[in-house]
This record gives sequence, structure tokens and C-alpha cells, in this order.
Amino acid sequence: MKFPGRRRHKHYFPVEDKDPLTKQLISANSLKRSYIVGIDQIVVDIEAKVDSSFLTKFGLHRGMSQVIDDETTQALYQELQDKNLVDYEFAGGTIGNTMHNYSVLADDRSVLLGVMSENIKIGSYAYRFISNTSSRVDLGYLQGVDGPIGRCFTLIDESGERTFAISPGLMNRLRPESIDEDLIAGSAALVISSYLMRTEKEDTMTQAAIKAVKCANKAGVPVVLTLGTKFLIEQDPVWWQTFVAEHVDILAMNEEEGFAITGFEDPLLAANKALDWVDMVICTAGAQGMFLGGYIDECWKRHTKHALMPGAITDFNQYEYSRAMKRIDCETPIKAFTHSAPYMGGPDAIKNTNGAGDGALAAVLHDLSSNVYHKLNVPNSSKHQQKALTYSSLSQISKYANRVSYEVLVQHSPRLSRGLPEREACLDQAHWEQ
Ligand SMILES: Nc1ncnc2c1ncn2[C@@H]1O[C@H](COP(=O)(O)OP(=O)(O)OP(=O)(O)O)[C@@H](O)[C@H]1O
Ligand SMILES: O=c1[nH]cnc2c1ncn2[C@@H]1O[C@H](CO)[C@@H](O)[C@H]1O
Repeated sequence: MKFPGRRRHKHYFPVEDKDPLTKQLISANSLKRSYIVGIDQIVVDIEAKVDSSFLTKFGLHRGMSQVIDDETTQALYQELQDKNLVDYEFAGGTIGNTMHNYSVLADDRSVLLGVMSENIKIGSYAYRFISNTSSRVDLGYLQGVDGPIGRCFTLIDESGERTFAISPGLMNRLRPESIDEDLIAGSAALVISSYLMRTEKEDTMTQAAIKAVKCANKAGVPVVLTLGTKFLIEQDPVWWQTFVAEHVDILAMNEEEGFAITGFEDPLLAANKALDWVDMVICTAGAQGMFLGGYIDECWKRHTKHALMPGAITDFNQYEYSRAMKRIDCETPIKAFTHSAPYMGGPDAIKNTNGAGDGALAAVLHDLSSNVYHKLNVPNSSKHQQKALTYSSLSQISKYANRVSYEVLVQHSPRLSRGLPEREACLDQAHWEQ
């Protein structure tokens, strides 16, 4: 496990300490590992630049992620080929991306659950998915299917807006019996998306996902839900509110999805509302950066050293230096929030915003899993006197998440090709010496 945030920290994992005593106590071989599990509809992204008439021709709603039938798929793909519009084909899937990015950032294991074609031809979509996924993502639990994985046509129009058209193949055929309960019970988090609930009669993905969620709930493993697309939530916000309140511990959304589920347009107020249902919430807001909210116990609250921020909730960032806790672990729970503007004000040139939110979530998961890892291996550390959900403060996590989003914005793919630099060139030496 590579640790998130600043490297020279008193709690930074002591494995690398030169002290012979610590070395003796914790040899790298005896370390217990932490991992996270994600479930996804396994898809390859086929990205193409199109104009809005293309979307109209195929009956696609701009900005939405929608499922298309085989006939539309064939016609659409043919037109993309004929006009030579395909820019690139790469492994995708909102949770697939998140697991990949987590494993790249943490340099550690994540497990991806879903389906995979049993017979894989070199160059096929299944082959491409596997070869574009980090070797740290454990694909050993994928369930075989006799047919193709899904394809996600990622259509970018003149305005830069992206529209997803999903040709599902057999991506929704994950069966409940393929969910390994011990694997989930032993994980640091179970990560799912709202897309898993969009299935047809013959599909088993929703039942499989619900089984995994119930198993995580029973084992006390945090369930992390990312909302995927606002249109899905708008169809039945009350169902989603109830599902989130009953089964989800951490909610990730962008401001549009936040509005769809909470009714609040302001991302801070949407995050505030979501905390009535969950322990922690991430609300990304494009060029506005991101808001992160959570609970802390009165006795563990830490005041910020940053300026207090105005907003719909006065001084909302006053306790942003605190580590997030489960509400149930707080005697006197207080809601705490933080906001980070885009790293360095955002890149000069954005290559592609696709997956910027997935990247932010991967960073939050990295922090969460680091806490579990540290606790597994150094349970007596003073750090764990506080029963916290995260390794770092809300403020540090949100800066880290924004930093990762930036990295996604300056590259083409939603999947990171490498981890973050050990030291940021823009920060002076003194930052690392404290
Ligand atoms: N136009 C922009 N300028 C600067 N930073 C941006 C911009 N758009 C996105 N970001 C950065 O990326 C993060 C996530 O962006 P956004 O809210 O667009 O995610 P999202 O809609 O969930 O993305 P996706 O669903 O594609 O993963 C923001 O918190 C911010 O740090
Ligand atoms: O229905 C879906 N299921 C799973 N993943 C999806 C779906 N629609 C879009 N994406 C995925 O979202 C990522 C960006 O966040 C894209 O890489 C795309 O593959």
C-alpha cells in the first residue's frame, strides 16, 4: 500500500522506518493486506466525435447514458466506421475505471466483479478490457459468459458534452451465486453504481448487486454508491433515497445527480441533505471543484487553519481538519464539510472530462482503505484511538481527490496510466520537511 497525501507524517506507515525495532516487529511479509471490491457492467468505451445530428439520427438523448438495441448498435457502429469517427477504444465502466485508478494510486489490490467472455480472441473487446486494466486489479473473480461483454459508445459532440450509448452484450448476466460472501466481508469497501439497477427481465445483475450489498451491510463493510447519471435517479428519486438510506454508507455524485436525489441545486446543500442518509458524501461540481462532507464526534473535532468559507451553510469548513467518522460511532455527531477548488485552477487545456469524477472517488477510496490497512497492521497506533472512517482529514482527502481529477482531465482516457508524483514540483521543499 502506497499511502495517500503528504509522505512525511508522524503516522505515515512505519514499515519504511530505519528503526531496527519497528523493522523486527513488522516485516513486510507479515503485513496484512486490505483491498476493495467493485461490481460493474464490464464494458469497453468506444469514443467518437460526432455532431448533434448524429445523436438525433439514432434517437439518443444528449448527455444521457442510455441502452440501445442490437439493430441501433449495428447501424451506429457502421456509421462510425464508414466515416472514420472512432478516436479510441479502451476499457471503461464507471466502477471498472474506479478500481483501476484505485489500484494505480494505492499500488495495491482491488477486486472487480462482473462478467467476462469465456472465449477471448486476441484483439476482441474482452481482450482489450483485460489488457487495458492494471495488473493490480484482481480479475480472478469475474464470472464467465458465453458471449460478448458490453460496449459503451462515448459520443462527444461539438459542445464537448458526452452522450453514452450502451450496447449491453451479456454485461448484466452476473449471477448472485457468483458473489463470494467471504471476499466481500473481508474487504475495506464495496463499490457499486446506480447503473447496476438498470437491467432487463432476463438479467441477474441487479440481484447479484443487492446480494453483495446486503452481505457488506451485514459484515459492517462500507457500501459506496456512485450515482452515474442524473436521468436514472430522476426516474424515481424516492426509491433511490430509500435505497441509499437503508444500504449505503458513502455516496458519490456530481451536482446534477445531487440535485436529482436531494432536490437541492447547491452542491453544498445537496451534500448536507445526503448526510441525513449516509456517513460521508462526495459531491463534485465540475469547474467549481468538489465538496466533501462527513460526521465527526464533538470530542475529535479539529478546527481548520484555512479561512472560514462563506456559503449556504455559514463557516461550513470550520472542522475540515477532522477525520470522518461513521455517525453511529459519534456520541455527539457534528456535520463537517470541506471544499476544494480545482487543482492549480484546473488545467490550461482539458483533454477530456470523462471519468474526472471516477478519479476523485478512487482517491477517496484509497484514503479509506489506507485507514483499514494501517489499523490491521498497527492496531495500537494512537491514530486508532479515534474510530475514524478515513486515514486523513476531510480537507486533505478533498485536495487529493481534486489532484487526481486534474490528472484525468489532462489525459485522454478516464483511466490513469501512472500514479501521482511522489512530490509535487509546484510545492517548495519546506512543505515536505514539516
Ligand atoms: N471545467 C473544469 N475545470 C476545472 N476542473 C474541472 C473541470 N471539470 C471537472 N473538473 C475537476 O474534476 C472534478 C470532477 O468533475 P465532474 O464534477 O465533472 O465529475 P463527474 O461529472 O462526476 O465526471 P464523470 O461522471 O465523467 O466521472 C471536479 O471536482 C474538478 O476538480
Ligand atoms: O450503463 C453504464 N454502465 C457502466 N458504466 C457506464 C455506463 N454508462 C457509462 N458508463 C461509464 O462511465 C464512465 C465515465 O464515468 C465511462 O468510462 C463509461 O464506460
